[in-house]
Amino acid sequence: MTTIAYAPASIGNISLGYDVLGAAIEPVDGTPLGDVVEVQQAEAFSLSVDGPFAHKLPRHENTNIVTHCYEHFIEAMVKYGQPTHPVALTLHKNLPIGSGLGSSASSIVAALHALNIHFGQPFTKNELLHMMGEMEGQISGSIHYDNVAPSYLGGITLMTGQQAPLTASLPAINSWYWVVCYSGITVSTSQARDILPDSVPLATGLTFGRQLGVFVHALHTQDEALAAAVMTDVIAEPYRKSLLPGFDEARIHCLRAGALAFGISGSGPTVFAVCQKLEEARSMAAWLETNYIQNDDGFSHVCRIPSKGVK
Ligand SMILES: Nc1ncnc2c1ncn2[C@@H]1O[C@H](COP(=O)(O)OP(=O)(O)OP(=O)(O)O)[C@@H](O)[C@H]1O
Ligand SMILES: N[C@@H](CCO)C(=O)O
Repeated sequence: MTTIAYAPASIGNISLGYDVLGAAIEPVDGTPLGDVVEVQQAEAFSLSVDGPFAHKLPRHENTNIVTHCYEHFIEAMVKYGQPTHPVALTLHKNLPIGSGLGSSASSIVAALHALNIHFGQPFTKNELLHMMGEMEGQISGSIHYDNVAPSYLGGITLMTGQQAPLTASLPAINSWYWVVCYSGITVSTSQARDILPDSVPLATGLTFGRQLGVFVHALHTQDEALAAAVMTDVIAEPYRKSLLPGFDEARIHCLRAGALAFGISGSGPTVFAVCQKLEEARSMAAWLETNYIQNDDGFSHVCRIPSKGVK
């Protein structure tokens, strides 16, 4: 029997919640925007990789995070005295690497979820999320859950900083459209983290805390204007936008064209714009496709936030 898992792309940070806030995304036209992992019982472990971005991954299976997920999962099974067997894994790599769409997170979530189902669900959601965070930390240099959590659980997730529950789900504003545009260049998450300062001025910390608190309140009261008003990035964007050709022009255009908010998705280069109307979102996606994309790998999509994550 084959177990197949699809894990959606995600927007880390959502501008105002560096490392603590993330949202799953799903194109409105039904295009799959997420990685898929298949698991089958086998005589020996193997990993095969295909899909539009497979060629961008290191060749050897030992360097793929999906292999590390398998090793980590089996170690945990052995630790808890659970029976194991080798598996054949297939990764369909649909998300570009270093895109800001939570590409490694999507592979990690699809792999660990599929393995958990295949082995009869030995781990709880919270236990699996811990594993997902550790795997993400191996790649980006420090543990952050703002891509793995929404990709796994769906919706908008806030990291609690507690062991359990690791995350809290926030109500989304369901009428919003989220335009995402990947420019086609690669930005390494660990490098985009390294360029940030070790500390921020007190005033910046106060703005960060106020915005995050107000945003959570606005989502709970469904106050769209208030939620959008605090979606600005005082932590990462001032440093990271220099890595993103055309970022300022794209922001100016989208805000003039009616976007409620505009920012960097995760560590970039993908940008996102929040719109109230589908037609507005479609024309913004078309403008970004013409003006923000740098090469043939780029794309844009009009998305919603799905209430469910991995499936
Ligand atoms: N299955 C995988 N998916 C994505 N990256 C992988 C995978 N396996 C190994 N890697 C490696 O992990 C690194 C991922 O880099 P990085 O964290 O910058 O990208 P990302 O996870 O795609 O970022 P983002 O969250 O911005 O989409 C690359 O060096 C890539 O080769
Ligand atoms: N919170 C992470 C997301 C990476 O996609 C960062 O901004 O580095």
